[in-house]
Amino acid sequence: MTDNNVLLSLRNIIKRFGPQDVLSEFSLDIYDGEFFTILGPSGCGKTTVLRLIAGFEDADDGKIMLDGQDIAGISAERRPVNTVFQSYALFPHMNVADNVGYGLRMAGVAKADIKQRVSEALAVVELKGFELRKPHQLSGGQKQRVAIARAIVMKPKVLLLDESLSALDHKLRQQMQMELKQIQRQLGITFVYVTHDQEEALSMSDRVLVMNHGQAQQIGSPREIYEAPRNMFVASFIGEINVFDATVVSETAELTYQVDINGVAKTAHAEFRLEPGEAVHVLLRPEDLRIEYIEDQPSDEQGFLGKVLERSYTGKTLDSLIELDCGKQLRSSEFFNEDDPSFDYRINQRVWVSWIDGWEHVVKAGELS
Ligand SMILES: Nc1ncnc2c1ncn2[C@@H]1O[C@H](COP(=O)(O)OP(=O)(O)OP(=O)(O)O)[C@@H](O)[C@H]1O
Repeated sequence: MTDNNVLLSLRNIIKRFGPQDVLSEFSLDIYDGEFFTILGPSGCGKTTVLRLIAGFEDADDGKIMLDGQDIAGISAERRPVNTVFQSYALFPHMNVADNVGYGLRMAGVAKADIKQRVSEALAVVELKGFELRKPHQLSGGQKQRVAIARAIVMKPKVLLLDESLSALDHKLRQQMQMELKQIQRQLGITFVYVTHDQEEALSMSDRVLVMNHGQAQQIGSPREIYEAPRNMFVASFIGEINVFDATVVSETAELTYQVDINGVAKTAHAEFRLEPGEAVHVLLRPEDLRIEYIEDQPSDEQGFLGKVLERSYTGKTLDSLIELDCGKQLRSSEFFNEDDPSFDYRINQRVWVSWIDGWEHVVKAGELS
């Protein structure tokens, strides 16, 4: 990513479909050269944002600026923006080279230049030698690469990708995620990627926008989104999370509070001021819980006794469903170490659950979106 120059700016966008306000006062800045992902559940408005940028839809109000220029009056085909669709949308009767060169031919580029640029684009997506194949002679992953080559050959300022990998199987998808990221770095083009897959968003992006009901919930690096979700929607949409309902007892240091979780006193660090008596959620990722295989509560620690209800081995981790004695269920994920004598696989094994101070994340209760 280059320094933070805003390339694309959406300002107070309003978009209605009939009576439905899909986007209301929606604003967003995307930086030059970044891999930006729009993540959210089905129907939240992700594709609408992409289609507005592409010029396939017009906003009812608001402005879209590209490189400082208002692009409202510029038609889709004249915007320096290309889209890679989930369906690939290749021309079935044209070979790979003709598919990739189509946009250049339409733009009246000279034949020799087309040949050269098609060849360069196919090299980027590692499809040299496939020029004469027809789409039906390609695998899903290869079709996807042709679709990407066809977009990057136009040298757009922004490449829009709409769920572009979702038709691929899991393994190929992971491989293409890596490749997309490499292509983006190599070309330095700004990518705006739309997905409802949180793993994909975290693994590829420089920054992620989490959306719900047409509203931005949080924008940040994958790490910020995962480790410091701003509200309960982001916390629960991104990965698994354990939620403890807690009440603030007192402030023990600057923005550090003693909270009460079901009669257990814990320390919680917040990024905002809290008042005694206030209700909060204390959030812990499954991998941040500390699980000890003991029968009794250690005298020097505040935590929770419980038992293991379910186990699943993922190859990397041993994941457990734990039921605390108070009835609350938690998910934990431990790196697997067969040699650890305290490690116990048994269902119903008694456990002591705690966490290291500071690994928790606090959000205000009631902030569901
Ligand atoms: N052309 C249209 N006419 C009427 N309603 C539409 C139209 N396009 C989208 N919508 C509605 O706007 C809302 C947002 O749709 P959008 O396609 O942007 O969501 P999305 O987040 O991309 O969803 P998905 O992940 O399912 O593709 C949805 O409620 C959808 O039904």
